[in-house]
Amino acid sequence: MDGSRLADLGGERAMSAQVELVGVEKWFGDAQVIKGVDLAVAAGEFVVFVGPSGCGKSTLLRMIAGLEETSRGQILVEGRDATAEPPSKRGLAMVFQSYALYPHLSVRENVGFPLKAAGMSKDEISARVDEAARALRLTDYLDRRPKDLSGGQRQRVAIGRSIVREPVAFLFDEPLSNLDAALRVEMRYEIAKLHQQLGTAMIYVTHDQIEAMTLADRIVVLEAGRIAQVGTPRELYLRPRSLFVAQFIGSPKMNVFTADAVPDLDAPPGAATLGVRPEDLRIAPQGDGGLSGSVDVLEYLGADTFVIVDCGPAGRITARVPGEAGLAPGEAVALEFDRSALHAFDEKGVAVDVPARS
Ligand SMILES: Nc1ncnc2c1ncn2[C@@H]1O[C@H](COP(=O)(O)OP(=O)(O)OP(=O)(O)O)[C@@H](O)[C@H]1O
Repeated sequence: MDGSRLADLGGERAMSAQVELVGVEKWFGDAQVIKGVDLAVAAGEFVVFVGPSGCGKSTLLRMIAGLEETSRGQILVEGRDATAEPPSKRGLAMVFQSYALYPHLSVRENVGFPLKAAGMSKDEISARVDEAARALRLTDYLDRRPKDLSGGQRQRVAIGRSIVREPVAFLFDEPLSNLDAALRVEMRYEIAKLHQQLGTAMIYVTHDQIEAMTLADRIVVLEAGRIAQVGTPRELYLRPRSLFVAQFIGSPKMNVFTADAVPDLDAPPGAATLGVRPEDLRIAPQGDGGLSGSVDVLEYLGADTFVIVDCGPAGRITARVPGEAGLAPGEAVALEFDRSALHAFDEKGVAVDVPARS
């Protein structure tokens, strides 16, 4: 899906929205954890919620699912006010990080369970289960019990159980966080393929930068119960609107330093903090001006190396350089970058434009 076209819908009520949040708030007693969220998820769109621990990602997803009551505002599903509907009436399918499979049932029975519970005919159940199994490459495992499956296969069974209900949208709450690193990569691919095949809207909560960047049509960055920024991964990476988003999106994090720490950088008017991403820095012999310091630590990763440089008043700055850096701790270096790579933020952390040097 063309992310920029979706972004153009902005805050407008898109008629094709599968799920829409209007002024949604959540209070737990006196504590307000969701502070007025507006968001329209379009048909077929993959939206990922990210944000620091405790910012309200899971609560917001559970409110959409109907597992948490909405204190104020509305949740619309296909244009219908679903705010007061129980989870089973919303037509949404939630996939949890724990698989919640029935151990005594086969894969076929597990996947078909919600359809049986809904009173569907055996033939129809069988057809839908076979179709879901094909999409998830589970056909050869239909007669096994969950205990005889790998973690990734169990996760696929859990997803299969959601697919057969043909939901309006899938809701995923950190579905891969129980899996080891290699399996996460494999399942990330599976979920991306599934989204391509089904074209169903997906709302996905994760801590994982790579999952967010690779899966999302749009990323929603939450900060203390509010949306800090919504945009395509590219927009958030290249044009973060705040220091918070700039430092949250990207790994290793964007380097930031106070504008007065490097006087000859010619900071834009109103800039209190400057930022440069690690891959935008080049290492040069120490000369005059720019960021200079001494190599503190080298982190060799194979394809590239993170060079952590102690830059005095500008603090510790990380540069990401291809291959081996060919440097040693203690070496004096300068860090160069193009002015177009510079980000700037005012005292409140709001992004300000960086004009080209005159
Ligand atoms: N049932 C509850 N009663 C009271 N407070 C709650 C309840 N559930 C969540 N909270 C609080 O609401 C806030 C948001 O929690 P939530 O689990 O949505 O955050 P999160 O962004 O998903 O965090 P994490 O990334 O750690 O899972 C937290 O401060 C949490 O302590």
